[in-house]
Amino acid sequence: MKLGVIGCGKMGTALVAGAVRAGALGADQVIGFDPHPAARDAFATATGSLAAASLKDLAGCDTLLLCTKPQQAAAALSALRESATTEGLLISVAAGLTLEWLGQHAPSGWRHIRCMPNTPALVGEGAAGFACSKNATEADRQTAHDLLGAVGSAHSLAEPLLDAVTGLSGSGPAFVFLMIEALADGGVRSGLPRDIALELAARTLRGAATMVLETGLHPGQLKDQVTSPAGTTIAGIAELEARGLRSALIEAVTAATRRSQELGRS
Ligand SMILES: NC(=O)C1=CN([C@@H]2O[C@H](COP(=O)(O)OP(=O)(O)OC[C@H]3O[C@@H](n4cnc5c(N)ncnc54)[C@H](O)[C@@H]3O)[C@@H](O)[C@H]2O)C=CC1
Ligand SMILES: O=C(O)[C@@H]1CCC=N1
Repeated sequence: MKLGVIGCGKMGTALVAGAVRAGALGADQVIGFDPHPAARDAFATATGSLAAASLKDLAGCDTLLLCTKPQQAAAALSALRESATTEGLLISVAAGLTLEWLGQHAPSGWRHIRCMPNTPALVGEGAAGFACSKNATEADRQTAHDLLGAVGSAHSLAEPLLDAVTGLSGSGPAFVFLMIEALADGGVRSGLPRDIALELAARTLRGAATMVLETGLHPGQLKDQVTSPAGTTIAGIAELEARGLRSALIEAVTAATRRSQELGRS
């Protein structure tokens, strides 16, 4: 495979750097294109791959990864229509943009995959979903599965579910970063030095998440194991319930899902 990356920003860089680090892609199999020199330099440094100043330099690629913002994708694909001669596979990470939209804007004859990765792909802890166009082949589906699976988990899904993946695991790292920051603030308020509070908060999130994934126990059971009668944990949980933490998280994922649906219509 020769992979061309259109848009060398945060997500394109995280995905390629993670896949190169995992050994799923050779750095020499990838070439990025971005109009901004700073983005090209950061991509080249993080991935070890070439980053070009012209879309024409991606002409030899059989697979393209569209990593612009959704609002920038129409212009990027219009330029691709003018420069692409051969047919290939276009994998888009753009939130909301549907397979139908990709079919209308990409060069004709191309196969499409809509996917939703997340930035933890950079450290091999990604979580992603993807859906394939009708003309995509089994080999295309495998390509997406291998690329995304090299940097975390990858689920082949019915396309309408990708908006929910966007709301949960696509946007979710930001929700969790907010929680880590707030937990650390709580620790600082209770007297801990900032650096120690931040490390304790991040490790607590990671440790709890690993227990859910590795024990197979329901999160409620794991919560009960921490919660002593008349102890400290139940005092904290009562505050979280009173302040609506569960409801806030449910509404956050629902709002992000709705926004992904809106981006697909605009
Ligand atoms: N940041 C995240 O956590 C996630 C982002 N995504 C999706 O990834 C896509 C990119 O998001 P980010 O990386 O956060 O944005 P970003 O702004 O960091 O990267 C976008 C890059 O595209 C470049 N660009 C703009 N127009 C272009 C064109 N015509 N041709 C080539 N490059 C062009 C920009 O210069 C920029 O470097 C979005 O569609 C977003 O929905 C998906 C999952 C997670
Ligand atoms: O905020 C956004 O629109 C992108 C998509 C998922 C994560 N970041």
